Amino acid sequence: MEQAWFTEGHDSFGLMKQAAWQMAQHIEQLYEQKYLNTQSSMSTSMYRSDTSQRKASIWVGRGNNGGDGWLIAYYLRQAGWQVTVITVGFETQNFDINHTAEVSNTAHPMTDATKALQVALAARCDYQRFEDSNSCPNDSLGIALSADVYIDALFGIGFDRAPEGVYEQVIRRFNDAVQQNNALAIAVDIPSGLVADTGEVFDRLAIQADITLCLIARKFGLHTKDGMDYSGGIIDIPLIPFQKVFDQAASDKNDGQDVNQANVPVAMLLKTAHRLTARRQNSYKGSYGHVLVIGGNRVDQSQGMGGAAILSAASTMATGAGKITVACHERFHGALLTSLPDAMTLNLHDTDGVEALIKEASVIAIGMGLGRDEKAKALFISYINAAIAEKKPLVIDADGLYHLASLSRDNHELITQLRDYSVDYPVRLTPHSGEAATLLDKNISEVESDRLATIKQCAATYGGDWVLKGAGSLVLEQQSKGAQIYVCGVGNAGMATAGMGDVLSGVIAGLLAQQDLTSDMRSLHQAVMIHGLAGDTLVNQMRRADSDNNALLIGQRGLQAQDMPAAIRHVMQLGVDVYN
Ligand SMILES: NC(=O)C1=CN([C@@H]2O[C@H](COP(=O)(O)OP(=O)(O)OC[C@H]3O[C@@H](n4cnc5c(N)ncnc54)[C@H](O)[C@@H]3O)[C@@H](O)[C@H]2O)[C@@H](O)CC1
Ligand SMILES: Nc1ncnc2c1ncn2[C@@H]1O[C@H](COP(=O)(O)OP(=O)(O)O)[C@@H](O)[C@H]1O
Repeated sequence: MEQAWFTEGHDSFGLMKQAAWQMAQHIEQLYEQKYLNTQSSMSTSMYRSDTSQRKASIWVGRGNNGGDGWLIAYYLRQAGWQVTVITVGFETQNFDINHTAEVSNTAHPMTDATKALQVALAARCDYQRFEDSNSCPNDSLGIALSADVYIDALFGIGFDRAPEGVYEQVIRRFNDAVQQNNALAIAVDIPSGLVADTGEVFDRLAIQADITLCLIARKFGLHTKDGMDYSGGIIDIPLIPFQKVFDQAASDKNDGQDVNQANVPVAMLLKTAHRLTARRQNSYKGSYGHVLVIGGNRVDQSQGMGGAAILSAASTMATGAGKITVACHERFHGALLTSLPDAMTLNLHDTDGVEALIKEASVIAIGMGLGRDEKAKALFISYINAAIAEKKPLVIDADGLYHLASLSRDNHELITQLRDYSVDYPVRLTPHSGEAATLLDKNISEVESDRLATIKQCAATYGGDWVLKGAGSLVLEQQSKGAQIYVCGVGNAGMATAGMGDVLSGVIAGLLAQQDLTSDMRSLHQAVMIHGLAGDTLVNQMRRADSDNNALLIGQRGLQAQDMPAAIRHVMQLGVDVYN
C-alpha cells in the first residue's frame, strides 16, 4: 500500500513526517491521560506551557522505524519536551551532518531515516549511543534513561530475526527502564522484537508496550501468536486512504482480474459476530437440522473421553440446532443423558446404526474423544466414507485429525476423496498447532513460527475450510473467488483449558445445521467469533457473590468449557463486539 502510494507521486519522507507528527500528538495525549488524568483534545494540548517538565526517551534503530523515532523527537522537542534519543547501531560519524551530506550523492541518495536524523540533530535534540553505556562503568545512560515516556523506534516491520548482542541488550534495557520509572512504553508501528508477518517473538524477548501506534494498516503479527502479549492497546494511524485500495482490489477480484497481491490484505481482522435472526414462528425442530456428533470413546478399558462428545453436543444445542444424536461409547450414555437429556444416543461401535443415522443427519461432527487406536481409525474411515456417500457436511476435529494425518502418511485414497468432496460440500477442520503439525508432518515450532503459512498448507494438502486454533485463531474459507483468511480478534487465555476445542466444533456443527440462516451466519468465521466472544463474555462477567453483595469479576482463571453453552446463547442474541 505504501509503495502504491509512492507510485501515485506521494513523497516518502513527507509520509514519514506525517506519521511522526500524528504520533507525537498521540504521545502528548497519552501522557496527559496517564499523568494528568485529563482527556483534553490533542490539538489544544500540544503547546501547553508545562511541556518542559515532560521527558521522553526515544530509542531508535538504523531503519525507517528509527527514522520515525528521530522525527518524533523533533516534534516533541518543538512542543517543549525534554527529549533524549538513544541510538543503537550508529557510528559516531553518523551524527556528523556535514559528513553525511558529503557521502550522499545521486548514486547514493540520502535515506529517509538519515534525513530524519538530520532534522532532529539540526533542532538540537540530545542523543546518546547505547553502545557507549556498555563501555562506561558509571553507565552514562543512567540519567538519560529516566523519563515519563519511552518510545520504541528500534525496529518496525523490517525486524526478521532473533536479536543478538547489543540488540538483545537494548530490548532488555528498554523494558527495565520502563519498569523502574513506572513509565509509559509506546511502540512505533509494532513492538521491536515482534515479527510483523508471523507474530513470533524469539525467546520471549521483545519490547513490552503499553500502546502501539500502528501505521498505515494493522500488521498480521499484532493479532496472532505472541502479538497480543506485547503490543498493549493499539491505536491506528492510517495515513493512507486505504479504502480506495481495498475497493479496487475487491472489484478486480470480482471481475476475475489478476489482483495485485500487494493491495490485498493478507487477512481480515474480525471483532464482531452476526446476531442470529429470529426464527419463523411456523417452524418445528426439523426446520433447524439434526447434528450427529461422533466421538466420546473408551479406549483400552481405561481412558475415557466421553466429556469431549458431551461438551460438543451441549454447544451444538446452544446454537439452536433442532436435534442432536451423540454416537459415543455406551459407558457414557448415562452421563450424557444426565447433563443433556435433549440428546439421542447411539453406540459408537454399532457401525450399521451409526451409518443409518448418517443418512438421516444434516451435519456430522466427528473426532472429539474418538480415540487414536486402530479400532477408532477403522470407525473413522467408515463414517467419513458414509458421510461422503450421503453428501453430508462434515466437521472434523481432535482424534479425527489424528487419523487424517495417519491416512495421509499411508497415502490412503480417502485423503484424495475428501479433498475432491470438499470442493462441493462443506468440510471444516479445526486443528490446534499440535494437530496441524501432525497433519503436515512437521514439528510444532515450525508450525508456530508461521501460522499463516501453516493454515494455507493445510488447506492446500487436504482441501476444505480450516481453523488454526490458539491465541488469534486463524480461519481459512475457500470461497468462490479464492481463499479468504480471517484473524479472530477476540477470545482470551482463560479459554486455554481442556474441552474448549470440543465446544468450538459443536458451535460450527450447530450453525451449519440451521439451513434457515444465511451462509454468512453459518460460516466458519462466524462460529469462531461466537466461540471467542462467549469466552470473553464469561471472563468479563460480574457475579454478585460476596457477603456484602458486591459484584465480583469472574476473570480468566478457572474458566471451564462447560460454562460456555450459556454464554454462546447470550452472544448469539447480541451478536456484537461487546468487550473489545
Ligand atoms: N517513508 C517510509 O518509508 C515510511 C516508513 N515507516 C516506518 O518504517 C518502518 C519499516 O522500516 P524498515 O523497512 O527500514 O525496517 P526497520 O526500521 O524495522 O529496520 C530494519 C533493519 O533492521 C535490520 N534488522 C532486522 N532484524 C534485526 C535483528 N534482529 N537484529 C539486528 N538488525 C535487524 C534489518 O536488516 C534492516 O536493516 C515501519 O515499521 C514504519 O515504522 C513509516 O514511517 C511510514 C512511512
Ligand atoms: N490464549 C487464547 N486466546 C484465545 N483463544 C484461545 C486461547 N487458548 C485457547 N483458545 C481457544 O480455545 C480453544 C481450545 O481448543 P483445543 O486446544 O482444541 O482444546 P481441546 O482439545 O481441549 O478441546 C480453541 O478454539 C482456541 O482458539
